[in-house]
Amino acid sequence: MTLFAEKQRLVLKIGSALLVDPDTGVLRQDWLNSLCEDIHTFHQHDYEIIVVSSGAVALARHQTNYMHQRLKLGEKQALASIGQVGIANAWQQALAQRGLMAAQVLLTPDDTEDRKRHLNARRTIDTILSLGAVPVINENDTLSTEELRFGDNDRLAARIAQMLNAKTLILFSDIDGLYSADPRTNPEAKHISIVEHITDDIMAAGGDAPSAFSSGGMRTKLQAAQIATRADCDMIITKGERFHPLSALQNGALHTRFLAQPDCGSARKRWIASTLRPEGSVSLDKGAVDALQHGASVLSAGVTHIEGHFDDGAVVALTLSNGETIGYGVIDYNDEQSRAMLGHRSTESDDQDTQQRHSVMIHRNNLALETPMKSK
Ligand SMILES: Nc1ncnc2c1ncn2[C@@H]1O[C@H](COP(=O)(O)OP(=O)(O)O)[C@@H](O)[C@H]1O
Ligand SMILES: N[C@@H](CCC(=O)OP(=O)(O)O)C(=O)O
Repeated sequence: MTLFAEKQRLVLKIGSALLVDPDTGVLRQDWLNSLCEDIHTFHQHDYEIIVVSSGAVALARHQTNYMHQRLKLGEKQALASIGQVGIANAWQQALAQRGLMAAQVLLTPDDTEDRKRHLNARRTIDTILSLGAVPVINENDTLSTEELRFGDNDRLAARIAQMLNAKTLILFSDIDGLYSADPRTNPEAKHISIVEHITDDIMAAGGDAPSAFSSGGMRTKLQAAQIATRADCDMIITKGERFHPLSALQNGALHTRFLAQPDCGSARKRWIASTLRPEGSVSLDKGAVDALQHGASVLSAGVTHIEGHFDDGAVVALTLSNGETIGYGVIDYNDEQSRAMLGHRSTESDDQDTQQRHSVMIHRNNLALETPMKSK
């Protein structure tokens, strides 16, 4: 066990094209059995394994004769509900052959993006792990609408890795890592084995999902890498097609490793920083941006505009006048109260303490700024 430090929490994300043969639409049960043998071996070495498995829609395409059509939302939801039964069944059988229990968990973005629900999901999955079972997680696609869905399991897996303080997230994909460009369209593309920092150039290498069988593509994998590495979790992309893909990786199979960034603040701040769905936005003036760089809170006096409808406690984006996002924060007021506060300064009140409290819209403990924040 050399590639991963011993006894760690690993999140494995399995793409649709691995679990379901893209040509025939049939589930690759033998391959899954081989992966579950690997999972069993790792279990015996005290690793905790969490699986994020795609494949519900891909599997149901074959069952319902929708092999290559573009799906409408309602069809996607219905196919997900049909396919998910087969996916769960396949995992349950393959794990049971090795004496392991499968525990199905279906999540919507609310379960990771709302702090209370996030903590609730964490407790449940922690308990599943403590019972020795393997959580098999997917998006609850049947109940997710276009606006309220992850749409890809790459970012879902990264949010899970962050939620559970995993040390490594492995994306088993149809490609052996990140290249300088999409190798399917650019023969000159070069493999990148280690990414120390996710720069703009690295982000630019991502493209769209290549087939009807996949929904992520490289772009969502890079977004996942941002979330995971900020949560002090390494992320690896490797090809999963071969049998025993986890042992193959352990034995040196080609991959890209994105290195964990250990200094990104508390778990709460990292959760805020990686929000996938801010409920509104707060535009700041230059004075406020300067103050934030020196560790201040967001005061109503420095806010020029509020967008969106949200409750107090929502995560909102912090933006410049040109709309550029410079971070996120948990706001203390709902959108109506926030709008009413714009331009109010603490010195307008006799009771400075009360007014000061009222004028703090987002406390510095609830702020996560881009690191390093570009100087504006
Ligand atoms: N820079 C890149 N490096 C590697 N693959 C890329 C890149 N840009 C786009 N891709 C495409 O992303 C695909 C992987 O995404 P996807 O098929 O959605 O995987 P999965 O089903 O595992 O989620 C690759 O097959 C490749 O065609
Ligand atoms: N949740 C969807 C899969 C979404 C997804 O990310 O697919 P993929 O890009 O193949 O990993 C399903 O189970 O069909």
